[in-house]
Amino acid sequence: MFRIITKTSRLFPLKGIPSAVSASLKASSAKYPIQSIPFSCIVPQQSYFRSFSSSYTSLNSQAMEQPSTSDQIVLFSEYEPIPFSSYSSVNPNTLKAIKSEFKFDCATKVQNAIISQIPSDQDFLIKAKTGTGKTIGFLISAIETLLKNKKSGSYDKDSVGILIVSPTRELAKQIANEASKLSTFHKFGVHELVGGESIRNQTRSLSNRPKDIVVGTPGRLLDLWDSFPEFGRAASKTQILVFDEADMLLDLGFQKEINDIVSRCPRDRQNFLVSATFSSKVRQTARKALEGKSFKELDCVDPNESSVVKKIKQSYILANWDAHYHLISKVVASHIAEIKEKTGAGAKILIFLPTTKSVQVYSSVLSSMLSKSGTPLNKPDKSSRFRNHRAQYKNSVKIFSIHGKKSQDVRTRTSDNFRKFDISNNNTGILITTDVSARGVDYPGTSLVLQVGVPKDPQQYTHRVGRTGRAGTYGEGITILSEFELPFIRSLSLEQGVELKESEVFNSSMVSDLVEAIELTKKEADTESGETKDSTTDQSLEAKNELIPFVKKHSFGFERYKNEASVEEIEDMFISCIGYYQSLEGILRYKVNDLISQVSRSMLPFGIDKIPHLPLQLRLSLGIGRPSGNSKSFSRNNYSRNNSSTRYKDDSRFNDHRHGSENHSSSQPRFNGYRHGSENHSSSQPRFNRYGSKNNRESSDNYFQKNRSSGNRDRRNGNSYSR
Ligand SMILES: Nc1ncnc2c1ncn2[C@@H]1O[C@H](COP(=O)(O)OP(=O)(O)OP(=O)(O)O)[C@@H](O)[C@H]1O
Repeated sequence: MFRIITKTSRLFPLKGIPSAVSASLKASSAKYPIQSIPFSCIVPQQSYFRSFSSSYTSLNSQAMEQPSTSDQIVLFSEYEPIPFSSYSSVNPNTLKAIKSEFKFDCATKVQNAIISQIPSDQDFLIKAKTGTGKTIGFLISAIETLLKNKKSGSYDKDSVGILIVSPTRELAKQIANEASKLSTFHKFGVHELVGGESIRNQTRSLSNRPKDIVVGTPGRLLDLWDSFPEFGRAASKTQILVFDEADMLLDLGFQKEINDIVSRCPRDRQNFLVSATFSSKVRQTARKALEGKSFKELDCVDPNESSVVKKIKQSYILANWDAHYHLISKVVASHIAEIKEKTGAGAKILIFLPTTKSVQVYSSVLSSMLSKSGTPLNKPDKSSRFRNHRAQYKNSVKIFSIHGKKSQDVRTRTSDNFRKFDISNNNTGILITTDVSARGVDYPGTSLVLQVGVPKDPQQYTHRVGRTGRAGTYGEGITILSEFELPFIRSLSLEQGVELKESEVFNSSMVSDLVEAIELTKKEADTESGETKDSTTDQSLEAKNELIPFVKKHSFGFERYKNEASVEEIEDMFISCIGYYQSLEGILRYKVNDLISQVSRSMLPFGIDKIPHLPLQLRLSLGIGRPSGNSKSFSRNNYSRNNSSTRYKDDSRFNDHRHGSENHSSSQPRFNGYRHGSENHSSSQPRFNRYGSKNNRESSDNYFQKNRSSGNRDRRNGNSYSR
């Protein structure tokens, strides 16, 4: 195994430069005189740094703790104070593009590790922390091989030079964009072959321009391989094959497609496998998938560290689902205030949710809530003199959302708009998304990643949280958990080395104050619309619970959405989330009762106090059915797992999930009954929503079935029916 680590036996602080940085400088001073190192190499480059100048001293501090051993080269941070211009092995046209198009002066640690291997036609497995510049790293190296092959005549113009496979469309587009910029002076043809876009445009482009660099998602690449012979022939002669986010590609979801692509490429190609996370299982699969070839491993992550950069402050908040909307508003508001104080600018925030349905509901709710919070959210400031000018959007919050059910056109536009979103006028952009945005996607300036519910596995946590703290900038990661999700923290520690602690600010006492404030506000609203005004909601309470004004301010927006939302929407969200958590049973080891009890709380704020009918397939996966015995009336606690499949032969339903008020513990829903028994909710009988109207939704089973069958190869970009 190959490992690059920098030597740090003694540190000699240089005057005026933070000690960690000076140590870093010292380490490379033998090779590169200090005078020749631009200051921009010492601190993170580009605009990311502008807003966070106060934080740069901590940039390299983590390296100080590294032990030194004589046979290792120790690196101090994710940044190497080595100017790109000093790499004689990199083609001048590439260096020119790095300078003029990217405006980078110095390599990051992983880039230095990769460039140090040039020239090489070996296969590489590259592992480095999130947001540390792996993309440009592998592109520089692959371009060198391509140029070498061109020179030696082993590359004919009808071949594909570099074929880059990405698990998601957004990432493929981003890589294609970086590849185009990097090849500005090489005049390479760069193609982007992703699903959801016009095949005709893609084939036209392939016919008209050289196929030096092709970036695509597995499904579309294979479709074109089969349906467009010109591309099929060229791709079969691929010189360099790259799997970005290789662990995700090699994970079950894309196994077949990857094997297919590998088997169609020539054996004597160069391979790159790139990711921030690689499990041993994925390493094995990689070897198998790539015909037993051996890889040179460039592992830039210290085995004692996680793949999350240390600068990202991470914590969790324990809260029930019915508190989510106000809690998220509060977290967002606090973060905006903190960033404003630190930088004078607005913030960029990413919120991850488990499923498409939850993204749809949460983005509508939060849009409505935040837009009523006193700031002209998503709306121009009418008092502005510059009504049609950008300045009118000062202090606003704009909500974006992306999920797999949106058309590719909309996804691309949203992604571009969020990337370019200008925070300099104190505006804040919030992207609410499923895992389609979890891997590789770069939204510079994102300062908070908020995960609502745990991700599908500990690796995914690393990738999600890695959307912040990129290129050396400040970042914070907060995960909102409910009690049944707590076991995830242990898995995260064991598998990713991330020790997640409860948030100091949003601790249990703050969350219970918030819950109390929500209840009091609701009570007050009820009494105002009803008979007598309740004396319990007077000003003395506001003095005791300072969150009441905050909750009141945001509740109006919530109520506004609630009045528009359909019961179907909310119930579908619940069902989709249960489907999501079903697949996490191995990690969370929850009791089905606890899962359903907790997730059903997501419907409470909307006044829905009955558990909707769960699709048969989902119930089978959860292992629940009619308890033994002839009783037709079950308590909620009878959601026991069945070991015997025969129990389902009569298609037993959840007959009655009655949950009497006497049973209410704090972890249980407040409402009285999940009365959802055969008397009301058999599939053949009408169901009634909270408005008392008939619920005409198609049966849940059909609903799930339909959505499942609509999946295709490319939709598996982390966004099948539920994501
Ligand atoms: N040498 C450099 N100097 C400054 N910024 C850089 C440098 N190289 C890359 N960057 C910037 O760092 C950010 C992260 O880069 P990139 O997306 O390649 O990270 P990554 O390691 O692939 O992350 P992930 O694991 O999330 O995919 C990008 O905004 C990129 O432009």
